[in-house]
Amino acid sequence: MEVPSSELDSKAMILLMGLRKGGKSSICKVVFHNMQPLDTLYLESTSNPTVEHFSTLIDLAVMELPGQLNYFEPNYDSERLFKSVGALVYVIDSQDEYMSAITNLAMIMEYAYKVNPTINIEVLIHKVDGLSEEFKVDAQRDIMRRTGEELLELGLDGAQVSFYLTSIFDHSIYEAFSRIVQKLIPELSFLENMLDNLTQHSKIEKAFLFDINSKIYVSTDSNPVDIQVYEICAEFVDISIDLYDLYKPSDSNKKKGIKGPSSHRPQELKNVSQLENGTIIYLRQMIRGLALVAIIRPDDMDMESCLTVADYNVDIYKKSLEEIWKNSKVILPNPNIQTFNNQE
Ligand SMILES: Nc1nc2c(ncn2[C@@H]2O[C@H](COP(=O)(O)OP(=O)(O)OP(=O)(O)O)[C@@H](O)[C@H]2O)c(=O)[nH]1
Repeated sequence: MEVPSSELDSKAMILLMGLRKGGKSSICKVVFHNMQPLDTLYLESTSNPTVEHFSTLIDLAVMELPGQLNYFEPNYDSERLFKSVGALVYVIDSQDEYMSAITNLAMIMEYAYKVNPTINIEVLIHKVDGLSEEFKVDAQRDIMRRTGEELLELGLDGAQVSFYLTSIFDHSIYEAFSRIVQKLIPELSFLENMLDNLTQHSKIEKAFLFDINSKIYVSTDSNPVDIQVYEICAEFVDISIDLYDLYKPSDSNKKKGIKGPSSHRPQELKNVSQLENGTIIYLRQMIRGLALVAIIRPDDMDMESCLTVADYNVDIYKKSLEEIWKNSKVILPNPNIQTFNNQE
């Protein structure tokens, strides 16, 4: 089976692997195509490698390899494939017997490290929605221990592996993919510093740079991530887009030259709201299909002054992003994937 060479030349390739029915296609559909989790029940088994292009701060290609393929048969160009990969994401079904998956993972890792020692190995302990809190922790501990043992046997005990507990039924899959994608962005520490700078000068408690379409965050400030705050911010992205779409001037109005209130609306997506606890949630569209979402705590400052300061500092932040990325090209994604890039 041939993998097109144009796919392999991509700098940031994520390879999604795992045994059959582990949840690979579901993850792709939910994260990159906004499919409702319950609709994944009807997905058919994948029989050929599939690639999704995904343009955000960097250009990504996510390749799903079907569980039943033997990548090590002579006519499969595994060496070229693994050499071009930035992250290998291995999906383990936590609701199933997972020992064979761990053996398969160790075998793939042995090969992957040989041809590409810089590859990031990311393991999703998936479908944890079906496990109790206690069992989740036990399963994680057990999978980590058994993987360690397998790797030790293969002489790979120094290998770095990251584990994530995930499910498509909550935000854990987005949070895991956010961390995986961030490792592939060379400018990450620079981006984090910029957000730290912004938060320190704008009464911002937490800030995320979101990819609007997938709700993966490509950067955040150095304060720890609280998953609940992430969820609120991700939901605010959805609400803001729904509102934006609702008040978009219709094509027929545009043709007729009718000017409603919405025709004065600036192109840039912006939304501000106050939460029950008095904090402000603030969203502004940035470059390349990204949006900054921040939680602002006004303390003793009045809301209006707080927002004026935030607007001013976010303007500077946006200009800096534009400056850094002005020379990087956006590779046009798959036409089936809707992007927000053309709003700018
Ligand atoms: N409970 C639960 N079920 C899930 C989750 N993710 C996927 N599934 C279900 O797992 C089943 C298999 O998912 P697929 O995405 O087809 O698995 P796959 O790894 O792509 O399978 P192949 O294409 O055969 O390699 C589907 O019925 C999904 O609905 C999850 O997070 N939780």
